[in-house]
Amino acid sequence: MLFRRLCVSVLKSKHNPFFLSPIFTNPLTVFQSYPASSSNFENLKLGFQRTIAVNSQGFVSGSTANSTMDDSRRPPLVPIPHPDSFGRTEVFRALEASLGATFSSQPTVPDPNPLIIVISGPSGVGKDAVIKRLREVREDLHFVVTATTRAQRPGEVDGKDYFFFSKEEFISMIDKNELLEYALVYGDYKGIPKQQIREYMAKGCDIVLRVDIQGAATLRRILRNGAVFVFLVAESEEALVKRLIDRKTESTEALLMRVASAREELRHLKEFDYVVVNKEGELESSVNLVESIIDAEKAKVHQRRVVI
Ligand SMILES: Nc1ncnc2c1ncn2[C@@H]1O[C@H](COP(=O)(O)OP(=O)(O)OP(=O)(O)O)[C@@H](O)[C@H]1O
Repeated sequence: MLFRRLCVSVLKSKHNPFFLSPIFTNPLTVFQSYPASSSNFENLKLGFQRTIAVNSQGFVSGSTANSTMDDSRRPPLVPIPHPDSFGRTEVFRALEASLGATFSSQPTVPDPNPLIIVISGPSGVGKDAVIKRLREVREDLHFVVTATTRAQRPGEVDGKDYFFFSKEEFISMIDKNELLEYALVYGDYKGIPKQQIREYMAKGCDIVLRVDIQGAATLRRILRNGAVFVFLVAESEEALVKRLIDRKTESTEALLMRVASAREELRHLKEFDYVVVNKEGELESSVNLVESIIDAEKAKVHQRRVVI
Protein backbone atom coordinates (compact mmCIF):
# COMPACT_ATOMS: atom_id res chain seq x y z
CA MET A 1 0.00 0.00 0.00
CA LEU A 2 2.76 2.39 1.00
CA PHE A 3 4.65 1.51 -2.13
CA ARG A 4 1.62 2.10 -4.32
CA ARG A 5 1.06 5.51 -2.69
CA LEU A 6 4.67 6.36 -3.37
CA CYS A 7 4.32 5.44 -7.02
CA VAL A 8 1.10 7.43 -7.34
CA SER A 9 2.52 10.52 -5.65
CA VAL A 10 5.64 10.37 -7.81
CA LEU A 11 3.59 9.96 -10.93
CA LYS A 12 1.22 12.77 -10.01
CA SER A 13 4.09 15.14 -9.52
CA LYS A 14 4.13 17.78 -12.22
CA HIS A 15 7.86 17.05 -12.71
CA ASN A 16 7.11 13.50 -13.65
CA PRO A 17 7.00 12.76 -17.37
CA PHE A 18 4.57 9.88 -16.65
CA PHE A 19 1.99 12.15 -15.00
CA LEU A 20 -1.43 10.67 -15.82
CA SER A 21 0.22 7.84 -17.66
CA PRO A 22 -2.35 5.27 -18.84
CA ILE A 23 -0.78 2.52 -16.72
CA PHE A 24 -1.93 4.26 -13.56
CA THR A 25 -5.43 4.76 -14.81
CA ASN A 26 -5.77 0.95 -14.80
CA PRO A 27 -6.92 -0.49 -11.45
CA LEU A 28 -4.04 -2.56 -10.04
CA THR A 29 -6.14 -5.63 -9.54
CA VAL A 30 -6.40 -7.98 -12.49
CA PHE A 31 -4.04 -10.93 -12.58
CA GLN A 32 -4.09 -12.82 -15.86
CA SER A 33 -0.71 -14.20 -16.69
CA TYR A 34 2.03 -15.12 -14.22
CA PRO A 35 4.85 -14.58 -14.53
CA ALA A 36 4.49 -11.71 -16.91
CA SER A 37 7.22 -11.39 -19.43
CA SER A 38 9.61 -8.53 -18.79
CA SER A 39 8.57 -7.02 -22.10
CA ASN A 40 5.19 -6.31 -20.51
CA PHE A 41 6.81 -3.94 -18.06
CA GLU A 42 7.22 -0.28 -18.35
CA ASN A 43 10.15 0.77 -16.25
CA LEU A 44 10.02 3.86 -14.09
CA LYS A 45 13.16 5.29 -12.60
CA LEU A 46 12.76 6.66 -9.07
CA GLY A 47 15.89 8.51 -8.07
CA PHE A 48 19.09 6.81 -9.12
CA GLN A 49 18.95 3.48 -7.36
CA ARG A 50 15.64 1.79 -7.43
CA THR A 51 14.08 0.59 -10.64
CA ILE A 52 10.34 0.05 -10.40
CA ALA A 53 8.40 -1.79 -13.03
CA VAL A 54 4.63 -1.93 -13.28
CA ASN A 55 3.00 -4.12 -15.87
CA SER A 56 -0.30 -3.55 -17.54
CA GLN A 57 -2.01 -6.05 -15.20
CA GLY A 58 -0.96 -4.13 -12.16
CA PHE A 59 1.99 -6.28 -11.06
CA VAL A 60 4.85 -4.50 -9.47
CA SER A 61 8.40 -5.62 -9.87
CA GLY A 62 11.50 -4.02 -8.52
CA SER A 63 15.15 -4.47 -7.94
CA THR A 64 17.58 -2.60 -5.78
CA ALA A 65 20.15 -2.88 -8.49
CA ASN A 66 22.75 -0.21 -8.58
CA SER A 67 24.69 0.66 -11.63
CA THR A 68 27.64 -1.59 -10.70
CA MET A 69 25.68 -4.79 -9.98
CA ASP A 70 26.11 -7.29 -12.79
CA ASP A 71 23.10 -9.22 -14.12
CA SER A 72 24.19 -12.58 -12.69
CA ARG A 73 23.96 -11.24 -9.11
CA ARG A 74 20.76 -9.28 -9.58
CA PRO A 75 17.56 -11.00 -8.33
CA PRO A 76 15.23 -11.87 -11.20
CA LEU A 77 12.48 -9.44 -12.03
CA VAL A 78 9.40 -11.22 -10.72
CA PRO A 79 5.97 -9.68 -10.72
CA ILE A 80 4.53 -9.25 -7.24
CA PRO A 81 0.75 -9.58 -6.97
CA HIS A 82 -0.89 -7.02 -4.72
CA PRO A 83 -2.11 -8.29 -1.30
CA ASP A 84 -5.46 -6.55 -1.79
CA SER A 85 -6.27 -8.93 -4.61
CA PHE A 86 -4.18 -12.06 -4.06
CA GLY A 87 -3.64 -14.56 -1.30
CA ARG A 88 -0.87 -14.28 1.24
CA THR A 89 0.89 -17.37 -0.11
CA GLU A 90 1.07 -15.99 -3.66
CA VAL A 91 2.40 -12.63 -2.49
CA PHE A 92 4.83 -14.36 -0.09
CA ARG A 93 6.21 -16.64 -2.80
CA ALA A 94 6.49 -13.78 -5.27
CA LEU A 95 8.42 -11.69 -2.73
CA GLU A 96 10.80 -14.61 -2.16
CA ALA A 97 11.28 -15.09 -5.88
CA SER A 98 11.87 -11.39 -6.37
CA LEU A 99 14.48 -11.23 -3.62
CA GLY A 100 16.05 -14.48 -4.81
CA ALA A 101 16.00 -15.95 -1.27
CA THR A 102 13.56 -17.76 0.99
CA PHE A 103 12.29 -16.12 4.17
CA SER A 104 13.70 -17.77 7.28
CA SER A 105 11.38 -19.18 9.94
CA GLN A 106 14.19 -19.08 12.51
CA PRO A 107 13.54 -16.84 15.55
CA THR A 108 14.63 -13.28 14.83
CA VAL A 109 16.59 -13.15 18.10
CA PRO A 110 17.68 -15.98 20.40
CA ASP A 111 15.76 -16.78 23.58
CA PRO A 112 16.74 -14.50 26.45
CA ASN A 113 19.27 -15.86 28.94
CA PRO A 114 17.96 -17.33 32.19
CA LEU A 115 18.10 -14.63 34.82
CA ILE A 116 19.29 -14.65 38.41
CA ILE A 117 17.09 -12.36 40.51
CA VAL A 118 18.40 -11.50 43.95
CA ILE A 119 15.66 -10.22 46.25
CA SER A 120 16.74 -8.53 49.43
CA GLY A 121 15.53 -5.95 51.94
CA PRO A 122 15.10 -5.35 55.67
CA SER A 123 13.50 -7.94 57.88
CA GLY A 124 9.69 -7.86 57.76
CA VAL A 125 9.49 -5.91 54.51
CA GLY A 126 7.74 -8.79 52.74
CA LYS A 127 10.47 -10.73 50.88
CA ASP A 128 8.88 -14.11 51.59
CA ALA A 129 5.38 -12.82 50.84
CA VAL A 130 6.45 -11.33 47.48
CA ILE A 131 8.42 -14.43 46.47
CA LYS A 132 5.60 -16.80 47.47
CA ARG A 133 3.15 -14.91 45.26
CA LEU A 134 5.68 -14.53 42.46
CA ARG A 135 6.11 -18.28 42.32
CA GLU A 136 2.36 -18.70 42.02
CA VAL A 137 1.98 -16.31 39.12
CA ARG A 138 5.18 -16.93 37.20
CA GLU A 139 6.23 -20.14 35.57
CA ASP A 140 9.83 -21.10 34.87
CA LEU A 141 10.96 -19.55 38.13
CA HIS A 142 13.07 -21.56 40.51
CA PHE A 143 13.39 -20.39 44.08
CA VAL A 144 16.70 -21.66 45.38
CA VAL A 145 16.38 -23.75 48.51
CA THR A 146 19.08 -22.77 51.01
CA ALA A 147 21.37 -25.33 52.59
CA THR A 148 21.62 -25.10 56.39
CA THR A 149 23.12 -26.87 59.36
CA ARG A 150 20.39 -25.76 61.74
CA ALA A 151 18.09 -28.42 63.17
CA GLN A 152 14.98 -29.25 61.20
CA ARG A 153 11.88 -27.77 62.88
CA PRO A 154 8.58 -29.63 63.11
CA GLY A 155 6.64 -29.22 59.86
CA GLU A 156 9.70 -28.28 57.80
CA VAL A 157 10.34 -30.41 54.73
CA ASP A 158 13.90 -31.27 53.69
CA GLY A 159 14.45 -30.01 50.13
CA LYS A 160 11.46 -27.66 50.25
CA ASP A 161 12.06 -25.30 53.17
CA TYR A 162 15.80 -25.98 53.44
CA PHE A 163 18.33 -28.66 52.62
CA PHE A 164 19.45 -29.90 56.03
CA PHE A 165 23.09 -30.93 56.40
CA SER A 166 25.41 -31.82 59.26
CA LYS A 167 28.26 -29.38 59.96
CA GLU A 168 30.76 -31.88 58.52
CA GLU A 169 28.77 -32.19 55.30
CA PHE A 170 28.45 -28.41 55.04
CA ILE A 171 32.18 -27.84 55.59
CA SER A 172 32.91 -30.44 52.95
CA MET A 173 30.69 -28.46 50.50
CA ILE A 174 32.65 -25.29 51.34
CA ASP A 175 35.94 -27.11 50.72
CA LYS A 176 34.72 -28.39 47.36
CA ASN A 177 33.62 -24.88 46.34
CA GLU A 178 30.03 -26.09 45.93
CA LEU A 179 28.44 -23.01 47.51
CA LEU A 180 27.89 -19.72 45.76
CA GLU A 181 27.78 -17.88 49.05
CA TYR A 182 27.59 -18.94 52.69
CA ALA A 183 27.50 -17.41 56.15
CA LEU A 184 27.67 -18.50 59.74
CA VAL A 185 24.53 -17.14 61.43
CA TYR A 186 24.18 -17.58 65.21
CA GLY A 187 26.38 -20.69 65.10
CA ASP A 188 24.67 -22.31 62.12
CA TYR A 189 25.81 -22.32 58.51
CA LYS A 190 23.53 -21.18 55.67
CA GLY A 191 24.53 -21.27 52.03
CA ILE A 192 23.42 -21.34 48.41
CA PRO A 193 24.24 -24.58 46.55
CA LYS A 194 25.70 -23.89 43.10
CA GLN A 195 24.54 -27.19 41.64
CA GLN A 196 20.88 -26.28 42.11
CA ILE A 197 21.35 -23.02 40.21
CA ARG A 198 23.24 -24.71 37.38
CA GLU A 199 20.63 -27.44 37.05
CA TYR A 200 17.66 -25.09 36.79
CA MET A 201 19.40 -22.54 34.58
CA ALA A 202 20.22 -25.39 32.19
CA LYS A 203 16.48 -26.08 32.02
CA GLY A 204 15.89 -22.43 31.07
CA CYS A 205 14.47 -21.40 34.45
CA ASP A 206 15.00 -18.02 36.04
CA ILE A 207 16.50 -18.23 39.51
CA VAL A 208 15.30 -16.34 42.57
CA LEU A 209 17.63 -15.89 45.52
CA ARG A 210 16.34 -14.44 48.76
CA VAL A 211 19.15 -13.06 50.88
CA ASP A 212 19.71 -10.51 53.62
CA ILE A 213 21.57 -7.30 52.85
CA GLN A 214 24.99 -8.74 53.74
CA GLY A 215 24.27 -11.74 51.51
CA ALA A 216 23.29 -9.41 48.67
CA ALA A 217 26.58 -7.50 49.07
CA THR A 218 28.54 -10.76 48.85
CA LEU A 219 26.56 -11.91 45.80
CA ARG A 220 27.16 -8.58 44.10
CA ARG A 221 30.91 -9.08 44.50
CA ILE A 222 30.65 -12.61 43.06
CA LEU A 223 28.04 -12.13 40.33
CA ARG A 224 28.68 -8.45 39.56
CA ASN A 225 26.25 -7.37 36.84
CA GLY A 226 25.44 -10.97 35.90
CA ALA A 227 22.39 -10.95 38.21
CA VAL A 228 19.64 -8.44 38.82
CA PHE A 229 19.45 -7.08 42.36
CA VAL A 230 16.07 -5.96 43.71
CA PHE A 231 15.74 -4.09 47.00
CA LEU A 232 12.36 -4.35 48.69
CA VAL A 233 11.34 -1.51 51.03
CA ALA A 234 8.21 -0.56 52.92
CA GLU A 235 6.66 2.82 52.18
CA SER A 236 7.94 4.15 55.52
CA GLU A 237 9.86 3.09 58.59
CA GLU A 238 6.62 3.29 60.54
CA ALA A 239 4.86 0.87 58.16
CA LEU A 240 7.77 -1.60 58.38
CA VAL A 241 7.78 -1.60 62.18
CA LYS A 242 4.00 -2.10 62.35
CA ARG A 243 4.30 -5.01 59.91
CA LEU A 244 6.97 -6.67 62.04
CA ILE A 245 4.90 -6.20 65.22
CA ASP A 246 1.81 -7.66 63.53
CA ARG A 247 3.75 -10.73 62.35
CA LYS A 248 4.22 -11.70 66.02
CA THR A 249 7.13 -14.00 65.26
CA GLU A 250 9.90 -12.15 67.07
CA SER A 251 10.81 -11.79 70.71
CA THR A 252 11.00 -8.14 71.83
CA GLU A 253 14.83 -8.30 71.71
CA ALA A 254 14.81 -9.70 68.19
CA LEU A 255 12.24 -7.09 67.18
CA LEU A 256 14.45 -4.28 68.46
CA MET A 257 17.48 -5.72 66.68
CA ARG A 258 15.62 -6.06 63.35
CA VAL A 259 14.18 -2.55 63.53
CA ALA A 260 17.59 -1.09 64.37
CA SER A 261 19.26 -2.96 61.49
CA ALA A 262 16.59 -1.85 59.01
CA ARG A 263 17.78 1.77 59.29
CA GLU A 264 21.36 0.84 58.58
CA GLU A 265 20.38 -1.52 55.78
CA LEU A 266 18.62 1.21 53.84
CA ARG A 267 22.01 2.81 53.22
CA HIS A 268 22.82 -0.10 50.89
CA LEU A 269 20.03 0.81 48.50
CA LYS A 270 22.44 2.33 45.97
CA GLU A 271 24.16 -1.04 45.49
CA PHE A 272 20.98 -2.48 43.93
CA ASP A 273 19.57 -2.25 40.41
CA TYR A 274 15.90 -1.75 41.30
CA VAL A 275 13.85 -0.72 44.31
CA VAL A 276 10.30 -1.97 44.87
CA VAL A 277 8.13 -0.25 47.47
CA ASN A 278 5.94 -2.95 49.02
CA LYS A 279 3.07 -0.79 50.29
CA GLU A 280 0.66 -1.88 52.98
CA GLY A 281 -2.16 -3.92 51.43
CA GLU A 282 -0.58 -3.70 47.96
CA LEU A 283 1.35 -6.93 47.75
CA GLU A 284 -0.07 -7.64 44.29
CA SER A 285 1.33 -4.36 42.88
CA SER A 286 4.75 -5.20 44.28
CA VAL A 287 4.65 -8.62 42.66
CA ASN A 288 3.53 -7.05 39.37
CA LEU A 289 6.46 -4.64 39.52
CA VAL A 290 8.96 -7.46 40.13
CA GLU A 291 7.43 -9.28 37.16
CA SER A 292 7.83 -6.15 35.02
CA ILE A 293 11.47 -5.92 36.06
CA ILE A 294 12.01 -9.53 34.96
CA ASP A 295 10.22 -8.85 31.66
CA ALA A 296 12.26 -5.72 31.03
CA GLU A 297 15.49 -7.58 31.77
CA LYS A 298 14.50 -10.25 29.27
CA ALA A 299 13.93 -7.61 26.61
CA LYS A 300 17.40 -6.12 27.02
CA VAL A 301 19.53 -6.05 23.90
CA HIS A 302 22.64 -6.65 26.00
CA GLN A 303 21.60 -9.54 28.22
CA ARG A 304 23.13 -10.21 31.61
CA ARG A 305 25.39 -13.21 31.43
CA VAL A 306 26.68 -15.27 34.30
CA VAL A 307 28.53 -18.54 34.73
CA ILE A 308 28.09 -20.28 38.08
N1 LIG B 1 2.24 -5.45 51.05
C1 LIG B 1 1.98 -5.96 52.24
N2 LIG B 1 0.92 -5.49 52.95
C2 LIG B 1 0.61 -6.00 54.15
N3 LIG B 1 1.29 -6.98 54.76
C3 LIG B 1 2.35 -7.50 54.11
C4 LIG B 1 2.76 -7.01 52.83
N4 LIG B 1 3.84 -7.71 52.45
C5 LIG B 1 4.11 -8.58 53.42
N5 LIG B 1 3.23 -8.45 54.44
C6 LIG B 1 3.21 -9.17 55.71
O1 LIG B 1 4.31 -8.65 56.48
C7 LIG B 1 4.89 -9.66 57.26
C8 LIG B 1 6.38 -9.76 56.92
O2 LIG B 1 6.50 -10.30 55.62
P1 LIG B 1 7.59 -11.39 55.28
O3 LIG B 1 7.65 -12.44 56.33
O4 LIG B 1 7.35 -11.81 53.88
O5 LIG B 1 8.88 -10.48 55.38
P2 LIG B 1 10.41 -10.87 55.13
O6 LIG B 1 11.02 -9.70 54.45
O7 LIG B 1 10.50 -12.18 54.44
O8 LIG B 1 10.93 -10.94 56.63
P3 LIG B 1 12.22 -11.72 57.25
O9 LIG B 1 13.43 -11.20 56.52
O10 LIG B 1 12.21 -11.33 58.67
O11 LIG B 1 11.99 -13.18 57.04
C9 LIG B 1 4.14 -10.94 56.96
O12 LIG B 1 3.18 -11.12 57.97
C10 LIG B 1 3.49 -10.66 55.62
O13 LIG B 1 2.31 -11.39 55.45
